[in-house]
Amino acid sequence: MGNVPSAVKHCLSYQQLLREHLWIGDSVAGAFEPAQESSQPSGLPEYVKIVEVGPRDGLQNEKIIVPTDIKIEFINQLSQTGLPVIEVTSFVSSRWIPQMADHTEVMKGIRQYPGIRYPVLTPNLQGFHRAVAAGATEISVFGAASEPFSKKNINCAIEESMEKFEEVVKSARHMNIPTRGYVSCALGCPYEGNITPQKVTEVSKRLYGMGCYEISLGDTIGVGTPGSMKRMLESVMKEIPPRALAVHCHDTYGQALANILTALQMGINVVDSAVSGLGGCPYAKGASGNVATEDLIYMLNGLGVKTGVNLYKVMEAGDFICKAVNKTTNSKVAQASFNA
Ligand SMILES: CC(C)(COP(=O)([O-])OP(=O)([O-])OC[C@H]1O[C@@H](n2cnc3c(N)ncnc32)[C@H](O)[C@@H]1OP(=O)([O-])[O-])[C@@H](O)C(=O)NCCC(=O)NCCSC(=O)C[C@@](C)(O)CC(=O)[O-]
Repeated sequence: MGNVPSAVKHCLSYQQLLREHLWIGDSVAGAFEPAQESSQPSGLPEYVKIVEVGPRDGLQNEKIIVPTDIKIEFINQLSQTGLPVIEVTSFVSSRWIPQMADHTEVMKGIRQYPGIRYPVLTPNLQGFHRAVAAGATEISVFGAASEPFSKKNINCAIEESMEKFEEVVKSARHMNIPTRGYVSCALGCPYEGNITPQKVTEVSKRLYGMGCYEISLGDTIGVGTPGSMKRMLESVMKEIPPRALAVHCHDTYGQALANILTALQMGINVVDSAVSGLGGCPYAKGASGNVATEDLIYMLNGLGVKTGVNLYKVMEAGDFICKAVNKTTNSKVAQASFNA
């Protein structure tokens, strides 16, 4: 188990307790380890790809600017958990997002492990060229289904953003660099309120059509419910196959896991999450963090859905970054384990 933090050790002994008291263990213990037999309820995918967005989405919203060496150590720890994708940073204006100003140093400083992908955010060609110069081999463009949000977040209308993204995707394709596309405000907007599934579909289709291999549908302010998630996905899935879709759920109203489960039942098998439930968009005031990676893994383990990710190691990385930024974890699983 290596250098296990004391809180996690506590959690391990709690696990022992659970094993000895099967009446508790039946309902709780199994989810710390992946279920052995394929007992998942029908309709769920066998495997879910987790896209860890903690180092980018998580740290972009922190009040303090996390030192570069801490970010590098955090990402290196995440690389040892089995996570297949770790979003590292964003090549945006440091005037807009000072927390990501060290993007080049972080990108160059991390150890890139074979088999793990390390995408970065790029809003325009300037960011794209800087990302490539820093060694990025996968990028994400980030649009929105809301005009006011697009204006506040990237200072341009949706149409203008699509033109910029097209240039980025085209340049990336020439260099064999895959591009992912985000659609923010897929279930609601901090400025506009309700967003129609048709608008989300329109923007997603545009990004998919220009060559984004995967579209991540973001509930940026965490207002969605399983009902609105279902209605939005039903619309988007008429244009884009579920294998090319991901969900990105913030947990402001405590609906994130329920929303993710709904998406999985509808055929989605890529989910974004952030260790310790870090995160939020600086242009979406009041929005809380992402769904915690620990809580997502716990749920998927309990459902018998494979992720290839080691929950204990993710908890160690979460413990590391929470101590570094001096905050309490938002992960219910980590809280329950640490307080056990
Ligand atoms: C998009 C811009 C740059 C437009 O910003 P702008 O001010 O409109 O850009 P501009 O083209 O007029 O240029 C102004 C200055 O920015 C510079 N600039 C221009 N582009 C870049 C770049 N790529 N990297 C570094 N610098 C750049 C450019 O060089 C110039 O510098 P100056 O001459 O004044 O010194 C700005 O609005 C920006 O940086 N926004 C950041 C938005 C952001 O990062 N938001 C958070 C991520 S999105 C999110 O969290 C949601 C998501 C993805 O997680 C999903 C969800 O939950 O919904």
